[in-house]
Amino acid sequence: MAAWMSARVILSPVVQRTIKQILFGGEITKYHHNVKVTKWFLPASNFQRCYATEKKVFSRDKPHCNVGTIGHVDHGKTTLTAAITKVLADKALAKLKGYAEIDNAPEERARGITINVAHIEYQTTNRHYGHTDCPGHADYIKNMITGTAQMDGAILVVAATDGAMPQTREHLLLAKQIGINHIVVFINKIDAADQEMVELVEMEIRELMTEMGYDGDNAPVVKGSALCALEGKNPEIGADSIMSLLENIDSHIPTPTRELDKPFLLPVENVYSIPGRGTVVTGRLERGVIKKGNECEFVGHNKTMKSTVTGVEMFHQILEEAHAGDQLGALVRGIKREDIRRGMIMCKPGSVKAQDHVEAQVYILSKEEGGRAKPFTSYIQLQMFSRTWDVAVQIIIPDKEMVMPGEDSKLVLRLFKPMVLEQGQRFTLRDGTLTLGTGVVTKVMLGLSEKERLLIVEGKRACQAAAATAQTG
Ligand SMILES: Nc1nc2c(ncn2[C@@H]2O[C@H](COP(=O)(O)OP(=O)(O)OP(=O)(O)O)[C@@H](O)[C@H]2O)c(=O)[nH]1
Ligand SMILES: [Mg+2]
Repeated sequence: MAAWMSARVILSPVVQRTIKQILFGGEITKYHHNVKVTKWFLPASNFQRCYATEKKVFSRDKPHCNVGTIGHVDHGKTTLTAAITKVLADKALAKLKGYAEIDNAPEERARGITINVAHIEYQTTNRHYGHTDCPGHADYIKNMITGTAQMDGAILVVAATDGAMPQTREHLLLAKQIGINHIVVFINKIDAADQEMVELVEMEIRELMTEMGYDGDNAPVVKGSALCALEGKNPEIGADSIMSLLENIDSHIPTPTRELDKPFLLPVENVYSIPGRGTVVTGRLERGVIKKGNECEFVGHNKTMKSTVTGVEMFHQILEEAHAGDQLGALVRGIKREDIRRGMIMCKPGSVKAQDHVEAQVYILSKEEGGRAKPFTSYIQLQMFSRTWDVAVQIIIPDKEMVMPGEDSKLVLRLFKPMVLEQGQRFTLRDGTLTLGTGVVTKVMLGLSEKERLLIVEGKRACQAAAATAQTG
C-alpha cells in the first residue's frame, strides 16, 4: 500500500488508474459499434478477464420513424403504448412508461390549440421510433391536423370485443386524408373474445380499410392482448404479439426520406441588395442542400423566375454548401431586389408549383381556444398563412352547410394569388387578428380528376341553394 501511495505522487492519473485496476480489480467501459464493452480486471490474477456486453440504449444512429396509435375510445391505445415500452424495456430498447405516465401527458400548444399528447420513444433492432398517443378523440383530430407529432405510419387499435366503431372509421378516414399511407392493425383484447369474433373483426377491418382507400386485403393485422403484455401474462397473446406487431411496423412502414435527400426548397424571408455583389435572399432551408452554382427558381406572387446561386453565406461566412435546417443567405445572379418578395419559394427548378385552389382538412378553434364564437358558411374571406407568406382566400365548404367552432371539416380554399402549396403542407387561417383555424392541405387541385372537380362544383351549388333557402325562409 505504501508503494502505491508513493507511486501516486509521480504517476499520471491514467497510469495510476490502470495500476489500481490491475492490483485491486475494476472495469474499463467503452462503446464499440453501439455495444457497451466492459472489461473486468480481477484482482486474483491479472490474466483473468471477462467481458460484459450490453446494448447502449437510445442511440441516434438508427433511422428514425414517427408512429402513433389511433382508434376508437377505450380500445386499448394507451395500454398498447405502455405494453410496447414494457416489452422493449425488457430487451433494453426502451424506458418503461407506465399507463398513468402516458395518460397524464402534459398539454401542448400548437397554433393556439391545446392538445393533450404523449411523445414516447423506443427502438427496435432496426429503427428508432417516436410514438404519439392522445387521451381523447378531439385530441387525435387536432393532433393529426396540426401535426404536433407528424406520423409516418399509424397503428390502428381495434378491440376484438367491439370491432370497428365510429371513431375507428373517423381516424382511418382522417389518416387517409392527411396522407398517412401506411397502417398496421392491432386487434386487441383477444383474451376477452372468442376465436370466431376475432376473425369477424379482422374481416370487418380489412373491408373498412379498403373502403377508406387502403389496401385492406394485404394490410398487416396482428392479434393480441396489450393488457396481457403489460402485465407480463400469457406471452403467446401478450409479449409475443407485441414483438410481432413491432416486426410488422418495421417492415411495413417505410423510413421517411430524409429532408436532406429531397430537392432544395427555401421559403424567402427577406431580400437585400448588396452594392457591388447583387441580390441576396435569406431564409431557413426547409429541405435539401444548396451549393454555389446551383440553378434555382423563384415561385409565388404570380411569378416564376429562373436564376443561379452564386454564393451561400451563413453568419457572414462563405459556405461550400448549406443543409436543410440552416438559416442562410444566398446570392443570386441577374435578378433585381424588387423582383423577389417575401413568401416566394426558392427551389430546384420545376420541383414545386404554385396553386390557386386546394382542398384541406381544417380544425376550427373553439371560442375558449381563442377562435370565433359563431359558425361560418361558404364564401367567407379569410387570410391564409403558411411558411413565410400570407394571402387572402375564399372558403368553400364542400359537404356541409356550415362549420362550428371546435369542429373539423374539409374545406376548399380559393387563393386570390397562386402560391406554392403542397400536399401535407400546414397552414393557419386568420380573420383580422383572430386565429380561426389550422389545417393541412389534402389535395392540390391540379391533381384532381374531372369527377372530383364536378363534385366540388356540385357541393358549391348545394351550399348556394342552402344559403338562398336560409335567406328566404
Ligand atoms: N381484457 C382486456 N382489456 C384491455 C386490453 N387492453 C386494454 N384493456 C382495457 O381497456 C380499457 C381501455 O384501455 P385504454 O388503453 O385506456 O384505451 P384507450 O384506447 O387508450 O382509451 P382512450 O384513450 O380513452 O381513447 C382499460 O380498462 C384497459 O385495461 C386487453 O388486451 N384485454
Ligand atoms: Mg388512451
